[in-house]
Parts: sequence; structure tokens; C-alpha cells
Amino acid sequence: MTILDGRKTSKDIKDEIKAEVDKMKANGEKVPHLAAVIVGNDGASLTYVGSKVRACERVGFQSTMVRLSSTTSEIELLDKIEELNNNNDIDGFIIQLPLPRQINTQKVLMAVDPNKDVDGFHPTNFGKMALDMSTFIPATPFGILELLERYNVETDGKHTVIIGRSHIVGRPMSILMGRKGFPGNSTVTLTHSHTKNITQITSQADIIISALGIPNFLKAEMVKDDAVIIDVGITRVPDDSEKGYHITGDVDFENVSKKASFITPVPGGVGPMTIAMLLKNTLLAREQHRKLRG
Ligand SMILES: Nc1nc(=O)c2c([nH]1)NC[C@@H]1CN(c3ccc(C(=O)N[C@@H](CCC(=O)O)C(=O)O)cc3)C=[N+]21
Repeated sequence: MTILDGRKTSKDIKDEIKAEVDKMKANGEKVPHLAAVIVGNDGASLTYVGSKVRACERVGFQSTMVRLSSTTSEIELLDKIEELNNNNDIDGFIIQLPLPRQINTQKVLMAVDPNKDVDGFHPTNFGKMALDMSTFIPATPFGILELLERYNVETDGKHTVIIGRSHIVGRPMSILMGRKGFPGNSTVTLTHSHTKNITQITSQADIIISALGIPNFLKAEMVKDDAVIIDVGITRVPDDSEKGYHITGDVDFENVSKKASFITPVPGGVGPMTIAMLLKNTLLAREQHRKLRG
């Protein structure tokens, strides 16, 4: 059994990005600038955005965090997005999800300039991805592909079962694993809350990608020997530690890892990869922006 070490791999990627930024600096070029908009005070969201800002600093990017109150109206957020779209100093930005109830998420994501949409959530970029055109691939799916690639995990002709059809993980992952090339060429089954007899399906999977958010959902009995297990779940479980919680994935790691050929841990698996790939997309956005507008 091999652990797919997201912490180490994300560090390697960040080192590679830093080397690119150092070259830009040596040439007197502008460095990539990422902005993150966060609406409200959700603890997990603030933690993630904080990690993104710190990661920017580590690789030498410029970063801006835009904090808006939980009572922000849709119009106010759309105005802020317009400002970021028009700000020539910003190469890419993200709107941290989830948004408060008064705001229509789809409307907001449609307002982001596709050229600055480093999350890859705009319909134009999602469509390009589905049509195999070059674009920003959403960071979590991109991070999973990168892990499979760097560990040389065989995906060709394999049966990949995805649990969860969210717009940011399950749905894009189902498209990406079925694409031509490596990692890809998989036969994909997308399962969700209306799926019947899920154990029968997961038991046949060569690769399982679980993005559900239910701790310990995937048990050893649901997995065949030598399966590849990708755990995208991150649930905060309260405890009496100093932080007051620890995070748990969807997979019963202790038992499933005994059967798996490759497995991602939580924490230290897909999560850190998400951040590294956001930086990669921002580097790409900077390069495109430079060609377009200098
Ligand atoms: N517009 C937008 N883009 C996102 O990419 C986005 C989002 N909204 N909303 C929420 C999800 C979640 N997400 C994570 C990023 C890093 C970790 C991460 O670094 N996790 C660490 C542990 C972090 C902890 O201790 O809580 C780990 O798994 O080892 C987790 C989750 C990005 N998301």
C-alpha cells in the first residue's frame, strides 16, 4: 500500500512555482497576483482562505484578501467582482464558497471574467474543460489528477467510481477521468444520493473517489482488494483538543488502507493539493494576462 502524500506533493509543486516566480522577478516582470473574496465569518472558510493567502506568500505571489460582511447583498458582491474584473493588477481571483443564502451563487460565478476565473467555475471554463479545450481546471479535481500522475497510478481502462455529484468535485471529476489520455481513459460511474445499492457498485471499482462529506462512509467491505482510494471528504469533528476539532475524511482509513493499493490520507491528501493547484492556475492566469495585456 502506498500513501498518496498530498502534503509532500503540494510542497514539490509550490517549489516548482516558486522557481518560476524567482525567474519572473529576475527578469523584472510582474509576479502573479491572486485575490480571494470571502463573504461572512464561517470558520472553515476563513481557515481555507488563510491557507491560500499563506501559500501565495510562500511562492512569492502577491495576494489580496477581500472580506465582506455576512449581510452583503448580491449587488454589492457583483460590484466587487466587477471591480476585480477591471483591476489590471489582479491576474486571478476566487469567490470562496459557500455564499450566504441571500446571494445567488450561479449569478455570482457567471459574473467572474473567465480569464481571471482560477477556480474554473464559470460556465465558459466548465464547458471548455468538458470539450477538452485548454482552460482552468477546478483546483480539487486538478489536484487529484496531479497526484495520480505523479505517483503513476494506472487509470487507463480502469473502472472509476465517483461518490458525489457536486459542481466543484464530483461532476468535473467524472468528466476528467473519462477524457482521453493520462490520467484518464477510465470507465466512469457517477454515484449520488439517489444511487441504489452503492456497495455493489463500489465493490467493482478499481478507483474510488469519494466527495461526500460523511465521516467513515466508505468501509472495507465496500472496497475490493488493491483498489485506489481518493478521499475528498473533509468534515470537522468537535473534540477536546486545543483547536476544538479535528478533520475526518469519508473513508474508514484504518481498515480500508489494509486493502488499498494507493490511498490518500485526511488531512494531508487532497486538501493541500487543492491549494497548490490554485497557485498553478494563478501562474497560468498571469502568463495569459501578460500575453493579452502586458
Ligand atoms: N471558491 C472556492 N474554491 C475552493 O477551492 C474551495 C471553496 N471555494 N470552498 C471550500 C472548498 C474546500 N477547500 C479546501 C482547501 C484546502 C483544504 C486543506 O488544506 N485541507 C487540509 C487541512 C485543513 C484543516 O485543518 O482544516 C488537509 O486536508 O490536510 C481543504 C479544503 C477549497 N474549497
